[in-house]
Amino acid sequence: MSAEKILPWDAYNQQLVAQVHPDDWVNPTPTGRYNLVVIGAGTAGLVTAAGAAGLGAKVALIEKHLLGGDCLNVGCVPSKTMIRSSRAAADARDALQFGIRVPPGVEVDFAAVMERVRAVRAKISPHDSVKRFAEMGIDVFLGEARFSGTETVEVAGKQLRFKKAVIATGARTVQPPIEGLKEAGYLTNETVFSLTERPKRLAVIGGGPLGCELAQAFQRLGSQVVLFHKHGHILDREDSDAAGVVQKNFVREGLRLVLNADVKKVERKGAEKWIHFETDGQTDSIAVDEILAGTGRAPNVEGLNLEAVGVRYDQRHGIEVNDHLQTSNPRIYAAGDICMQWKFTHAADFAARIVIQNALFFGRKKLSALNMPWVTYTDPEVAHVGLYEREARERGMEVDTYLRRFDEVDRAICDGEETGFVKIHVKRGTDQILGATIVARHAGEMISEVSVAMTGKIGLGRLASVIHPYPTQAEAIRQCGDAYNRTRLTPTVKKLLRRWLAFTR
Ligand SMILES: Cc1cc2nc3c(=O)[nH]c(=O)nc-3n(C[C@H](O)[C@H](O)[C@H](O)COP(=O)(O)OP(=O)(O)OC[C@H]3O[C@@H](n4cnc5c(N)ncnc54)[C@H](O)[C@@H]3O)c2cc1C
Ligand SMILES: NC(=O)c1ccc[n+]([C@@H]2O[C@H](COP(=O)([O-])OP(=O)(O)OC[C@H]3O[C@@H](n4cnc5c(N)ncnc54)[C@H](O)[C@@H]3O)[C@@H](O)[C@H]2O)c1
Repeated sequence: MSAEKILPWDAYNQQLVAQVHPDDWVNPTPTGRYNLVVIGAGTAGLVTAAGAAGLGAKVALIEKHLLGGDCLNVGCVPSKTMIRSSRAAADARDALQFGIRVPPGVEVDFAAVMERVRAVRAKISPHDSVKRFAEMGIDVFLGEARFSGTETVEVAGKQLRFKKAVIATGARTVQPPIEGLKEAGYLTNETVFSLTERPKRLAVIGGGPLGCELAQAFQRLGSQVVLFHKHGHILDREDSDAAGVVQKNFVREGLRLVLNADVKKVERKGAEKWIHFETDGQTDSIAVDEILAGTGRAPNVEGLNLEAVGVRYDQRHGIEVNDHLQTSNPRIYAAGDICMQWKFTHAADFAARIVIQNALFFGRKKLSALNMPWVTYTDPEVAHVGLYEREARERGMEVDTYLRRFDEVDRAICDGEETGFVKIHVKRGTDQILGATIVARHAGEMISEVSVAMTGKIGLGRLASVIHPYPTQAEAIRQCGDAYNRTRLTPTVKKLLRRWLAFTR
C-alpha cells in the first residue's frame, strides 16, 4: 500500500509517514548472512529486531507498509486516543451529577477529535521510526517480503540470507460473509481513523473488544450507534457479570444493541446503507450512514511463499507454532497476531522476547508460561488475568471467588464510579490466585497488581498485608485479601482466640 493512502494527507499524517515509511528511504545492500531476518515491523517484529540487535546479532527487518504495524497506526494508539476524547464528552454530559452545570450547547467537534488522534499518533511515531531502528544497527528494508529459498528472503529485488527467520506479519479484519456488504462499502480499523466527519448513524458489526470500544466511543462522540452481536450478550468471552456491567452502561448511554443478531444483507440506497437482519426469530431493517466491521481477525499469511519453506499454516488460525514459537521449519519462528490466540500488543512484545532467546541462544522458553493480562477499554474497562472461573472448573480445579463491589469502596463512591467489581479466584482451600477480573473506569491500571502477585507467587492472603493508600479504588484488591483472611477464622480459631482474650482480661 502506498503511504499516500494514509488519509487525510495532512501535516500530521505526513509527519507519521516521514517516520515510519519515509519516501526517500533507500534500502541497504545486504552483505553476508543475517543471524535473523524479521518479516513485519509491528510490535512483534520491532521488539524481536531491537532485542536481537541489542545483543549483537546481525538483523534485517522488513516492512511492506508502516513500521509500528496495527498498534501504532490503526489499532491501540488511535483507538485509545479517540476513547480519551469520548470520555471527555461523557464527563461533560454527566457533569451535573458532580454539581457542575455545563451550559447547553456543548458540542463535540468531531474533526478536532480526529485531528488530535492524528497528532498523537504522529507524536508517538518516532519510537517506531525507520531512523531509530537503523540507528540500532538494523538493516531496515521497506517492501513486501517472501521466502525465495530455504535460507533466503526476497524483498524489493534483494536476496537476504538468514540463519534464522521470524514471521511477524500480523492480522487484518476479516470481511464478514454478509451479502451486499462489500458492494455497499464498510469501514474497518484500517479506515475508521481516517474519518474527518462524524457518521450520523453508525452500525458496528461485532461485539468483541474492537466493536465495543469503538461503538461506545462513537456513541459518546455523537453518532447514533447500533451494535450487532452474534451472541446473547456483548464481550461474550469475558466474565459474564463483567460483560453485563458494560452492556448495561451501553444501554444507559443510548446505544442500540441487537443481540443474537444474524445480519442477512446490506443494500445501498442512495447515501444510505440498509441493514436487513434477524434477531430471536424477528426480521427487521435499519438505515445507517456507515458500517464498521469488527468481526475478528484473519492472519496475514498470503504471498509469503510459506509452502516453499515448509511452514505449515491455515487461513483461520495463521502459522502453526509449538510452545517455543517455532514453526514446522525449525529455522523459522513466528510471533504476534500471525500465530497467537492472544492478539494484544503486550502479548506480541513478550512473544518476541521468547523468540530472541529460543532462536538465537538455544533457549527453551515457552509461550504457555506467560501470565497474560488483557483489558477492554470500554467505560468501565474490563481487565482480566489468568483463568476465568469456568476455565478453572473445566480443568478440574475447584475455586473460591472473592468479590468486592465498587459501591462498597469509598474512593469509587467519591468518584461516582460505583458500578463494577473486583473478582479474584483462588484454588479452593488455598490463597493461590488463579485469575481475576476487574470492572472499573481504570481497571487496566489496577490489574497489574494481581499480575504481579500471580507472577511472584504471592497469595491473596499476603496481598491483604500490603498497605494501599486510602482512598484508592485499588483498595478493593486488598479488601478481597481481607475477605480471604476472614475465612481462616474458623469456629475453632475463634473459640481459641476468645478463650485467650478471656484469660488475659
Ligand atoms: C482497533 C484495534 C485496537 C486495538 N487495541 C489494542 C489495545 O488497546 N491493546 C492491545 O494490547 N492490543 C490492541 N490491539 C491489538 C494489537 O494491535 C495487535 O495485537 C498487535 O498490533 C499485533 O502486533 P503484530 O506485530 O503481531 O502485528 P501487526 O501490528 O499487524 O504488524 C504486522 C506488520 O507486518 C507487515 N507485513 C505483513 N505482511 C508482510 C510482508 N509480506 N512483508 C513485509 N511486511 C509485512 C504489516 O504491514 C504490519 O506492519 C488492537 C487492535 C485493533 C485492530
Ligand atoms: N483492548 C484491546 O486489547 C483490544 C481492542 C481491540 C481489538 N483487540 C484485538 O483485536 C482483535 C480483533 O478484535 P475483534 O473485536 O474484531 O475480534 P473478536 O474476534 O475478539 O470479536 C469479534 C466478535 O464479533 C462477533 N461476530 C462475528 N461475526 C459477526 C457477525 N456477522 N455479526 C455479529 N457479530 C459477529 C463474534 O462472535 C465475536 O464475538 C482481537 O483479537 C483483540 O484481541 C484488542
